[in-house]
Amino acid sequence: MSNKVEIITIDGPSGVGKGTLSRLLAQKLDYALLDSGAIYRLAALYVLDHVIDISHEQLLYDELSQLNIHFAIEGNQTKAFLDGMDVTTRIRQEQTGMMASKIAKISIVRDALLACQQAFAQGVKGLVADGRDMGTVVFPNARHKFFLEAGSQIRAQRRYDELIAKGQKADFTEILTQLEARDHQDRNREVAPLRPAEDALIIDTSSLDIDGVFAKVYAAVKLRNNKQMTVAIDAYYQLLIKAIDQLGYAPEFLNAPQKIDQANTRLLCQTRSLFFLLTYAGLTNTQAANAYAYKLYQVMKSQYFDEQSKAWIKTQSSKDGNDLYEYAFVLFTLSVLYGTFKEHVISEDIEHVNELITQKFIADDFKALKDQHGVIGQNALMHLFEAYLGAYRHTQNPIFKTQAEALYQKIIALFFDHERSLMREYSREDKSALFEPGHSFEWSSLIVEAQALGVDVDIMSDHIGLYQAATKVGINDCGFIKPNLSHDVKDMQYRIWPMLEYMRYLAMTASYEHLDNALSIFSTVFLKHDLPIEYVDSEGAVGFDDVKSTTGYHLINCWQYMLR
Ligand SMILES: Nc1ncnc2c1ncn2[C@@H]1O[C@H](COP(=O)(O)OP(=O)(O)O)[C@@H](O)[C@H]1O
Ligand SMILES: Nc1ccn([C@@H]2O[C@H](COP(=O)(O)OP(=O)(O)O)[C@@H](O)[C@H]2O)c(=O)n1
Repeated sequence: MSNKVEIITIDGPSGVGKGTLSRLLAQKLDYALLDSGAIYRLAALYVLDHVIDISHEQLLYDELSQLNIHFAIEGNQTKAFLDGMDVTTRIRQEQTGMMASKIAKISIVRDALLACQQAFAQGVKGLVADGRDMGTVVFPNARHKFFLEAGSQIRAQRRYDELIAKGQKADFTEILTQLEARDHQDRNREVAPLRPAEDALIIDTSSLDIDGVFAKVYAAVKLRNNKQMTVAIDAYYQLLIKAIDQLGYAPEFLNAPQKIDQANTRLLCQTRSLFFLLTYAGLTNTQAANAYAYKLYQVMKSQYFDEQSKAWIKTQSSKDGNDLYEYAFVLFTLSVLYGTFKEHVISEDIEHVNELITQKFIADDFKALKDQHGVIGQNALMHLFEAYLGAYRHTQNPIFKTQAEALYQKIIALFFDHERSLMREYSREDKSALFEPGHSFEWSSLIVEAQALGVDVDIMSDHIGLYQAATKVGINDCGFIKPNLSHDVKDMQYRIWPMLEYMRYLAMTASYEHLDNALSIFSTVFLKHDLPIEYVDSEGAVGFDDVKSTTGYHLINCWQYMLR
């Protein structure tokens, strides 16, 4: 994971708080600051002062690419200079802002000012870049990208208050009209329009004060720089590819690859490792990880698909082809694989496994999943729901949305305990191990994800209620997630995955305070020699320090949301 100049981009519309936040961050981190708006404003002032015909593109380019500007910090103010003249006040006038927005539409102007902006990242340890296209165009490889949002009324009010506080005259309606006009111009222009970068964290500042926005962004930056998690994931990756090189498949235990032979190694190890590799490749730009993923895809097909029975088998020794949990992960992983490789053959595999799932499990209303008392377990269905969401996300095929919505209705009817606001493990109350808090956290994340995809999860759209209920009963005094709510606390073994699922939800919902706590417990207790270990006892002593290849799925899934 790279450690070049650390660039933080802050984009968003006028008056949203970019400048304020950028200054605070640059101060706190002792980074350089780029106020790109000021550069556009200086260019605009130059155009206004020299009465340049902005329709004359070559002239504009020649003049603006040689703009003589500099900034100087005086007290707590940054002064802007054009041709040696202090123009700090003049560039802030609204007519300069409007001209800035006008010339900012012209592609050649943006080209002329690009090098000047990028130069701010030279010779510094870090840079906070404030603007409209910092994350999308000027610094597309920036490590941290943020996009601030707030309604135009709120932003106009902030500007109004600012002017009044300075003792200046202000007309709210006029400010609002100008701000909305500039918004429209910035969002709808053809070149570098104002929009969030795909990998930007979008923060709605409407109901946050300056401290609140700063706390959120600063926590996100700190999180992404969390060395322990980064090191653990890199170490895990190295161990996984070493095992694949050695054996040709992903074994059950990465630190003891020979412990279980190939015939008894689960398909699940292949699918989950494949997901780990693809996600790792996406987050770190490691092409080799994609190549390993593709290799595992071929292993899966040649060794875990039985041509005769047309079934995905759980292990080669058992030949069990009726495990929905395994099927769900095949569908899920193939979808992510399709997202990376976009190959027709993968989409055919997706269609095929989806068809198999429908025939084998859904057509007879999950009869294959019922035990002798007619009881169904929740876990496999949750992962099928997750797989449908993944398939919908990566293939955009609406059939997966429809399937996800139908399955969701079914799951809620079978497993959701309305009184306790928790997900039950079994479709009937009288089974032991009624609740596993880890699954309720996993569900909370899936609901957030479904909502983001526009999948209708109306019946229990309250992921917060579910999360809160699980938090209340599911975490012990040391901050570990209880494996279930039915056993004596003394005998409990605390697994790593519920902790990762808990942290994933906290990351998804930007609950950084809780996440900070959980992450420090996690790093102290569940990482040993930089690797994730399986479980600890109630005192936090290591119970089982093997490194499982199935854990990589939870690990990287959690980490990818921490990076968002
Ligand atoms: N979260 C916030 N809550 C309330 N006021 C804010 C917030 N962020 C910024 N402000 C105020 O709003 C005004 C505009 O902020 P500024 O940083 O100049 O926005 P931008 O650079 O995005 O145009 C300033 O007066 C600033 O103090
Ligand atoms: N990176 C940037 C920064 C500003 N601009 C333009 O320059 C204008 C003034 O930018 P600014 O950041 O000073 O504006 P405010 O948000 O402070 O009002 C914006 O309205 C944009 O049209 C841009 O196009 N790209």
